[in-house]
Amino acid sequence: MNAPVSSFEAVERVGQRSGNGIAVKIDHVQKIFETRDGHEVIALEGADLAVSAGEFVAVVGPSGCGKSTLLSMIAGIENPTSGRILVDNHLLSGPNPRTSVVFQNDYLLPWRNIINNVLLPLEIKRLDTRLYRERAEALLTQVGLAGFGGRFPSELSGGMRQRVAICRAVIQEPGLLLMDEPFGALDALTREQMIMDLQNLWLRLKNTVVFITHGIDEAVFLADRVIVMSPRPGRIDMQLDIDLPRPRKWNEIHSNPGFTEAVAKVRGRFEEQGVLKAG
Ligand SMILES: Nc1ncnc2c1ncn2[C@@H]1O[C@H](COP(=O)(O)OP(=O)(O)OP(=O)(O)O)[C@@H](O)[C@H]1O
Repeated sequence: MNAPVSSFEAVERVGQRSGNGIAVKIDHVQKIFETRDGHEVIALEGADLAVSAGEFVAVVGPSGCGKSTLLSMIAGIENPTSGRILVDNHLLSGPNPRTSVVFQNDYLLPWRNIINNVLLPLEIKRLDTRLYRERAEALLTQVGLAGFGGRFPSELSGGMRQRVAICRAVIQEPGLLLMDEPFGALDALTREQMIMDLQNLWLRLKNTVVFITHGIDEAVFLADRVIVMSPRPGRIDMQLDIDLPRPRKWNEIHSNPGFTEAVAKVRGRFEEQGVLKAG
């Protein structure tokens, strides 16, 4: 259990578990930014990764190693400088309608009530939102926001607003959900509840998730596989299968030897990288 594995071994194993194909393929991707004063910043260098359909992958890495850049490229917002990204076997040339993104900021529209914020992506696609109201309300109920549909973002706490942003991202049941530190701005108690809510939502949706976080415990708790990146220029440095049974319980997981062993392995890798101090 929890042995470091190569990208393609890991995909094969998860594929065997789920019987699914590859949802995201990152093939020798490099990303170079040019700064305003004309310098080049190599954000990512030769990144290779494959994510199986229905797999929950968490990416951890030191600040500035290119995690958000990687996610933006999978979302089709940024283009790789070299290499290829395929989503559902199609080479990306822009944002994919089957992909949703959740950021650290909720980006709710303050003038729309909660239910109309959740329904926004459907309205943009000119779908009849009346047909989706029930689904939107069910989602809000699932994340503990039953009865809040008529409120406005300014009346909600940060954690509640982030729950709304997640409901908005999954209302169309996206094949691929990309999450960039969605709980980074939340207090510890809210974060804990959100982690559990996300797990429960995902167990129902079973879509592909790429989840970026600074929290090693959060990554190991949620993921089927944890990807550890190297300091910039970011590369995929280590991958760890997390074979813990689900549903996982936050208040019990910390005494599970498989969990503590996986957390220690990721921490150990950061110590070897010099990102964390040992002890
Ligand atoms: N638009 C841009 N122009 C120039 N440099 C950029 C741009 N976007 C990102 N970078 C640089 O690329 C590197 C990777 O940035 P990125 O935001 O992907 O890192 P990260 O791992 O998500 O960091 P953090 O964990 O701190 O959020 C950084 O050195 C950053 O300064």
